Amino acid sequence: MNTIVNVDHVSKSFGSHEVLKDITLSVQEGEIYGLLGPSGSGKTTLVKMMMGLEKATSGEITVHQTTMPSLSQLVNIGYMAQSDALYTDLTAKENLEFFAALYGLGGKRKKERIQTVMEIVGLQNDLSKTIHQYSGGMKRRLSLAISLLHEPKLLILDEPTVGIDPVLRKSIWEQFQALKNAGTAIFVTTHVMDEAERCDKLGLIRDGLLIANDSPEAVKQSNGVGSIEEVFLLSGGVHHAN
Ligand SMILES: Nc1ncnc2c1ncn2[C@@H]1O[C@H](COP(=O)(O)OP(=O)(O)OP(=O)(O)O)[C@@H](O)[C@H]1O
Repeated sequence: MNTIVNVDHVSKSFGSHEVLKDITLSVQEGEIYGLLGPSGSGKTTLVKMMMGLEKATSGEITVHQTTMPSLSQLVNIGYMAQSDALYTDLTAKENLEFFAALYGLGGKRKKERIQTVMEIVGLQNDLSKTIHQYSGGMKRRLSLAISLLHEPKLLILDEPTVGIDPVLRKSIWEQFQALKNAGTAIFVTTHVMDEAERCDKLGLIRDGLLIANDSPEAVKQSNGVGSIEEVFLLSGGVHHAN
């Protein structure tokens, strides 16, 4: 299998605060990798380093065998940040057209891609609304649509389904499965346990260390518990009474 992202012994400090310690993981073509960890454990920091928006203090991150940060790799990545980067005075269509232009999409293909990605997130009837008229969940969905526009080989999604209702969440995860089956590598941070169960591989961060890096089944087995929720509670320092 093709390695799309390789994180090799990466540490990151902000001043004297070491947020991530010696993290090593990889994401393969056609794989969904889920990153779990308590709030403030460094998930977004790792995502930003993968995108080249933060620099590792030590270690190396490569995307398609290219050391990050690398401008040339950005066209191969679909990125959805935790806060929506949308132009609020513009309509959804204008936002999509702006990002399509950045990715070099034009003409018929641009039109088709805008239609397709808006159908994926269930916003096909809201193209002409300005972002001011969008709810928080609609903004998340539009951000996801934008990250999918250029059919990237790698999707990096920082809590993509926050504020999205369970029905739409299910259909969005079905799309992730379809993208994965088409060979897309997906790296996703989440707090949602049933999403974690759907990943091929799970990473669990605690106190800056990657304490698990395996399939959901193997992570549950090695912790002797029946659900990822229990693994998560254990990783957060919550212990069972027995
Ligand atoms: N630019 C920065 N300067 C200083 N400290 C930072 C900076 N960015 C993040 N941190 C610190 O790094 C730690 C990890 O933050 P990060 O946002 O990566 O956590 P997270 O796991 O994504 O949290 P959440 O689940 O709440 O989004 C926190 O203690 C945060 O305060």
